Amino acid sequence: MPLYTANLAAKLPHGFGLSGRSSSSLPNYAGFKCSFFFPSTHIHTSSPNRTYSSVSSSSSIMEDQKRVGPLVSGSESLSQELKVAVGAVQMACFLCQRVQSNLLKKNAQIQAKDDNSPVTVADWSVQAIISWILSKSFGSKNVSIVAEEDVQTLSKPGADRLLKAVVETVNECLGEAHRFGLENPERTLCSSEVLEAIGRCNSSGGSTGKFWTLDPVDGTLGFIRGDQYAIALALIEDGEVVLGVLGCPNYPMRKEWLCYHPRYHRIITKLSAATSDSWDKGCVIYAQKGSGEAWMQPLVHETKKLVWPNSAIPIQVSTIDDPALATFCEPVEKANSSHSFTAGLAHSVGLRNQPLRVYSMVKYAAIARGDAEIFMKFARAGYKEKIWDHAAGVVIIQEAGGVVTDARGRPLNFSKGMYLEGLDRGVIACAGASLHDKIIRAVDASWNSSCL
Ligand SMILES: Nc1ncnc2c1ncn2[C@@H]1O[C@H](COP(=O)(O)O)[C@@H](OP(=O)(O)O)[C@H]1O
Ligand SMILES: [Mg+2]
Repeated sequence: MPLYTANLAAKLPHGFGLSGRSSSSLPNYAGFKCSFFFPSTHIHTSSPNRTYSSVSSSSSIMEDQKRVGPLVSGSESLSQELKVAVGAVQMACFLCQRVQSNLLKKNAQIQAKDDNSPVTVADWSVQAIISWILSKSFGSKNVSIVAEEDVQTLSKPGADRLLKAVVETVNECLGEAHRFGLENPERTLCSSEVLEAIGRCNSSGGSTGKFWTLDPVDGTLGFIRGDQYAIALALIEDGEVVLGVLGCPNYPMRKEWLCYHPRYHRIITKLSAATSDSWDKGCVIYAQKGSGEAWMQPLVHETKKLVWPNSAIPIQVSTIDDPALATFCEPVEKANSSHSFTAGLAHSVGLRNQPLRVYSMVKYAAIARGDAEIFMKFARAGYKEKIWDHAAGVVIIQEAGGVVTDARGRPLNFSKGMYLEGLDRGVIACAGASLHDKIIRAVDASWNSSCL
């Protein structure tokens, strides 16, 4: 089985990198009580595109709940799901930051999966903690998860050290669950419980009922290079994505911090662990379908607690609709999307800015936040996109005011199992309908002459 090392991986070529408290308790699910806290103050912030209004320091819990967003849209149970999901993703970001800094410092080994893509302790550990939290919060009988990792590699003879590392990472992290509005387990989990939590995520999805979809570490290549990656969790109900949470541990809250060169990013990561002093390094973005709102909150760093709404601010897509002023995002890896085809499209619609090449679903986050206007992905013929690589990003962009379709302009179909079956040519996400229309027409005009 091929192995990557963090340092070797870091030497591979790069694209551009981005570079008086009140408490409220949720019902007790299967003996697991989830508590959330509502603070009485909010951050006042502004962005180049919009100014956020200030909120009185004595606002009531009701007002605080409004600021959280999802609670205003009606479904109490969905709000609980969103809060647990955000807490779980916050905790996963914390886990990934620890593992990433150890990877970069210790020249650690990284496994390769059967398709030769890399996977680390973080992938299995995140899948284990999120599966465990969802099951404990809502009852394992009620939770069905479609996720990227399986337990085979971890269960093989000879994988003892790897499994031990995963179990340790999971327990270290779950031991801090209370900081994320969740309860710690009563005792440490043993290997078989961790394997069970990972293995439970084997649902096949489909068109009816409710299931979660999880990419524990999306953009694993970005992760092992010390660059961008995301934790993506979405809830799908009767084929529709109803809730999405994207944890982006290396995507700062402040836009002016975006342009780290990947190499600089790696150095910073090596030098400084994430602390409360760098609270604005990394964010969690979330939205609930039909709310017309998408939200972003900073990561909860060491020693801090997730206190709702955790300085959440609303985000919106960019208002730019002139292609000459727009920026498009695409995968860093040419193997994952044709850079030459998107360059041709960009030229034909009058895009002038250099593409922003970013690993993972951070591209969806960038569109939702208004940091770029277009995301295009055209995989090679025969590649089947997985639902966990898109679901959370799609609902977040839509609620932030954007449009996401395949290249024929049709909605992505999350009701056919683990793949986005019937996807026509590629994925196109835009800040607005006018840019979207131009790109769709450009794809039609140039598709037959392309080599895709
Ligand atoms: N040949 C291929 N074509 C298109 N996408 C691919 C691919 N191989 C892997 N991917 C997907 O692209 C994701 C990374 O996205 P990006 O290229 O935008 O950074 C991978 O997620 P993982 O890193 O979770 O495996 C994987 O799901
Ligand atoms: Mg992925």
